[in-house]
Amino acid sequence: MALKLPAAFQERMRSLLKEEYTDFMDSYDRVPRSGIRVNTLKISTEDLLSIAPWDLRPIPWCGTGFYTEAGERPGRHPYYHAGLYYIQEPSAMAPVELLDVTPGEAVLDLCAAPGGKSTQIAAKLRGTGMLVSNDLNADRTKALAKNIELYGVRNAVVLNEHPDRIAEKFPAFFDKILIDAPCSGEGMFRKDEAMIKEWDGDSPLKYADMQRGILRAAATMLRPGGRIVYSTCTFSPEENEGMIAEFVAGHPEFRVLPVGGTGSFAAGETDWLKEQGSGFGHIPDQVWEQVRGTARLWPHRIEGEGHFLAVLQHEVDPKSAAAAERARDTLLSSTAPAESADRPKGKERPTRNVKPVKGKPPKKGAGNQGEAAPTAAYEAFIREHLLGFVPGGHTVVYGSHIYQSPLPPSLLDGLKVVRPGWYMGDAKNGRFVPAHPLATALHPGEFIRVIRLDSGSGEAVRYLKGETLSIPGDRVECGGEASPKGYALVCIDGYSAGWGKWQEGMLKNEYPAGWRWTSA
Ligand SMILES: C[S@@+](CC[C@H](N)C(=O)[O-])C[C@H]1O[C@@H](n2cnc3c(N)ncnc32)[C@H](O)[C@@H]1O
Repeated sequence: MALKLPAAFQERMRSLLKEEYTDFMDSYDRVPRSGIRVNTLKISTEDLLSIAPWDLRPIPWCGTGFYTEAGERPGRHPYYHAGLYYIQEPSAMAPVELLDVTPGEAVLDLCAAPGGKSTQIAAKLRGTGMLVSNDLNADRTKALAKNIELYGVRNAVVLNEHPDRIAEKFPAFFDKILIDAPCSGEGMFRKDEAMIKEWDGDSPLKYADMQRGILRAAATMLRPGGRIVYSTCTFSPEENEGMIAEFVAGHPEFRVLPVGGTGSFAAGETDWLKEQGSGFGHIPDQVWEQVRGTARLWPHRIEGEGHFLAVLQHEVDPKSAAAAERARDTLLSSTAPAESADRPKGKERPTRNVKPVKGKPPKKGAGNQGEAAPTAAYEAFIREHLLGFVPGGHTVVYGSHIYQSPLPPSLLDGLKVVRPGWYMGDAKNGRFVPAHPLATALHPGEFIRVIRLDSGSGEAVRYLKGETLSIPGDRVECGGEASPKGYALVCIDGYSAGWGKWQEGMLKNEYPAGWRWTSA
């Protein structure tokens, strides 16, 4: 085995896995599997399968997930830049499948960066309801915001907050909450050797402390009858079964939905903790019994890295469900303006295209019923360029930036907001300049001017590299009476990739510098 695993880790795994230990260790000699997950916000699974130039084999636990073979490089294809799929480790696709998200729900992804699972949740919401994606690490929220934008998500808010601070604003609010917890990362050793260096014998208990706090905050934000999925990419029982046992023992209103012990998912391991004297206080036998229903994805049993999953279902008490429903309606109908939605306080300057929100939030009393007054130029652009729909939600203006938010701005008051919603563009000197995320979330039938590039022609890559293209006027598809001159939605094989500005046979490239295709 080429990997140098810490002796203390090997010892723990030997005592956990017993007769399976050798098989487990052999898995370190196998190459980790890679996968892609289809972004059904932009393309159906069937359509992607019909155009993808790779051998794609289904991942058993995710209907939109596919294994890719070694040597295939889906990140180096124009389709990647059109947001048609997310490159994701196969086991990492499992938690959202168990969250059971349905359109219209309010979903919180508490530890979301860089956004693999958030984009998966967004696809399941199909542009309805709302997604709040949060991460405590300011730097990592840049990648999170970029992924939300690349994958054409219209209904997400991106926060950079401590879960306790979000909990103050959103009591009993979310239908579903994902906790993809920070963890000691033991399940990623094969894929990412850097995780090995960060591990020491104290890691499991150190992370267990963080996980405890995150779970506690999540429980207060869940609506009665809602569901929390807790996942880690580590093997240590202290961060997995122990954490769930302790949580359920202290929250009898939750029940562990049994998902382990069938198909690809092995049952939760409770004996090890019991033998070691769990360290989690008194856990009743019936709780340990439930915890057996959590799931482990073992790399020696499946094609994927090590993961743990627990589905925590809140048992409904009809009275509190009705009260929570009323409380949420009240919160959502609040239209008072945000007064102090702070910028993230990360030290690093934001990258050019993934900026924390800037400028002053709207003043009290501005606009309709206290909401931000949308600029006239923005409204005119929407009216004149979008076909067949008007973006929904609350129009939120921060400085020159205009967003459509699924939440009233007052609910974000005082939180560190990276994106209050779908970034539509900037109002500057009476003009409106559409932002890149407006383009990536549009379908060709939704914009008045469309230019189609063929992924195989070379033009698509030249566009993605930022080059100006020569495009004759008869290739500009115009809706209604529109002239070909002006902003055009540039699509690759029919899927939006960004903006261009067409004039007299030339397409001025508006693809953002920070997103460009960089290889030869
Ligand atoms: C396993 S990663 C999340 C991966 C992500 N869910 C995805 O699918 O792309 C865990 C994340 O938790 C964040 N984190 C650490 N402590 C946190 C806390 N107390 N609250 C929220 N996020 C936290 C880390 O910055 C890290 O990005």
